Amino acid sequence: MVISNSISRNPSYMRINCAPACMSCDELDFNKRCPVDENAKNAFEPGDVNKFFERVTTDEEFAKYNITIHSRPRRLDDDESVKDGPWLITFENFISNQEANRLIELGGIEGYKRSSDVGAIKPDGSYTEEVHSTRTSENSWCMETCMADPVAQNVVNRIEHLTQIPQTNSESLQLLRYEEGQYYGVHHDLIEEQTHRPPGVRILTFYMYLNGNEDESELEGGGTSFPRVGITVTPKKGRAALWSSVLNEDPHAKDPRTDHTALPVIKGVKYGANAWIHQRDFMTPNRRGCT
Ligand SMILES: O=C(O)CCC(=O)C(=O)O
Ligand SMILES: [Fe+2]
Repeated sequence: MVISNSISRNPSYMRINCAPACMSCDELDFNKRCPVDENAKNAFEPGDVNKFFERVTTDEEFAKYNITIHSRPRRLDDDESVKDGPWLITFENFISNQEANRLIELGGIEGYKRSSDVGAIKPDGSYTEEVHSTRTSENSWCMETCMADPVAQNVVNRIEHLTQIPQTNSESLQLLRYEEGQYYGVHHDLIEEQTHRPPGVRILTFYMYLNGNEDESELEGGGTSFPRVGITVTPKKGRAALWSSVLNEDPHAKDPRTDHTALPVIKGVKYGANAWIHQRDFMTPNRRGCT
């Protein structure tokens, strides 16, 4: 099984890799460079995962997204037929067709490259990027130029408004492209090494489908399947899936039930976008190679 997927490209490459020349050798020691602020606020404290999903799924404002609850924890007053599970919900028309098309275009402008996974930890605390046969898609990151686009900005603002978690807790949008036969094997989005790093772990995945099985792209296959939950979300343009990577009782710890896989594309090309949301600010420490 793959450890987890790659994290946002690290803009501090020069500071770390050219440390002797730049006279910034202190920068090489991860613990000196990247202290964890013990007073920084966590997005989720114990009990907050459930509170978060209860709010999102009952807020009148979000009824326009026709939210489907595919899985949730069992409540005391539930009847026998309700299965206990992690939170996994979907939204319809979270992004418009025009926005989806523009995000696909922005991925092309940034440049799609073969996806990699987080590998070994290097002495400076950064990770090697490893290409695995378990992840054959391509992706690009929506960095500065892409984020200056009003469409990318609006989408990120909308996610922030819905989650009420600052957008600085999120990695740059990752734009994905899968050709026929491409897939991403069973994995989990949480990266355990990040538990004691400044941004903390990924707590939520907000995954957006930029095309789907029912539109002009004639995509077949490419669903996102959660084998432990027994649910497959089918790609539909504008649809978004949201799940928790952490436990309600301990939101720094992995909830293994949200393992998932991107099933192979049978026909056409699949496009999607990931927003990975962390416990604390991600953007600032990422600029210093501290994520
Ligand atoms: O493409 C998908 O359906 C899911 C992708 C995914 O799980 C990931 O990129 O971490
Ligand atoms: Fe994933």
